[in-house]
Amino acid sequence: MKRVMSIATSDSGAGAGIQADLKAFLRCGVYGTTALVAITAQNTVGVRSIFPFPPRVAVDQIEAVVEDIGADAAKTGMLFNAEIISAVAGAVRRLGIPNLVVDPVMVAESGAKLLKDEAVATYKQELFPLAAVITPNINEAFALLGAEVDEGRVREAAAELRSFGSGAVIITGGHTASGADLLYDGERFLEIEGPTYGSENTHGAGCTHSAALASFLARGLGLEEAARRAREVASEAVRYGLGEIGSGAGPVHALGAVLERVEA
Ligand SMILES: Nc1ncnc2c1ncn2[C@@H]1O[C@H](COP(=O)(O)OP(=O)(O)OP(=O)(O)O)[C@@H](O)[C@H]1O
Ligand SMILES: Cc1ncc(CO)c(N)n1
Repeated sequence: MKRVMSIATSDSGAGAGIQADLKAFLRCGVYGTTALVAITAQNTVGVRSIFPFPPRVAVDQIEAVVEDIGADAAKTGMLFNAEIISAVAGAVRRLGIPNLVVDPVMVAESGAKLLKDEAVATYKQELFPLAAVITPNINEAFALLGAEVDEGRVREAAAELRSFGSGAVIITGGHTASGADLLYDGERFLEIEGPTYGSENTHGAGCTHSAALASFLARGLGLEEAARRAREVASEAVRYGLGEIGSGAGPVHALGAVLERVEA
């Protein structure tokens, strides 16, 4: 069984973050491990508080897991501050973790800020160069570039983001008119299309997507096929999103379709 690590933050409501990643790993048939860098007190309505751990806590977990269990891929989620990003980058580089997917989480579905402003530069300088692929949504893509969101310039944004050194860029389409994810690998632009569901229950869609992408890369798929499969897993999780859980945007349900088949 392939092993994939989530380096990310806890969401107490379990819709996003580390908890979403573990569900996505299970859905994608890989063994998921975790390095927790911070804790949020969070539900479907909002984020009450954020408690980051000292960077060494993240590094210790990454080392402990890699030295014994190993990692065929990893994804990063909410890393919160520059010190944590830098420490994670150091550990990933030192340990030679392959197939790194960086999801540069900045803002929660509920609007809460999940990244300190000064940490953007550290992402670009230290973590993006180690990534096989980075997966900002459209708002994060333009925020990383210090620009206003402009759907007409999404290809330019992808190309500019790739210049920081990642192998590829996927700008996810959950908040765009087309709903397609845009993949740029340095040679060509590819629109990853699929159904768009009217569901409000999208809390954790981005986490599910990046965790699925890392899983499919670990399983040996090429980037294009992994990106297609990751969109399928994320959009299926939105389709089965759990409106009855909490009073805000409900959590996605990565195992919804699978359980329906089992129960049938
Ligand atoms: N309504 C939807 N229908 C189908 N697929 C969706 C929908 N919303 C998001 N997705 C898919 O889910 C994945 C994550 O996209 P999105 O742009 O929403 O990420 P995000 O904003 O980082 O997510 P989050 O809500 O966790 O912050 C993408 O593959 C996207 O195409
Ligand atoms: C812990 C955590 N990670 C990521 C997101 C982005 O959805 C969130 N809301 N919470």
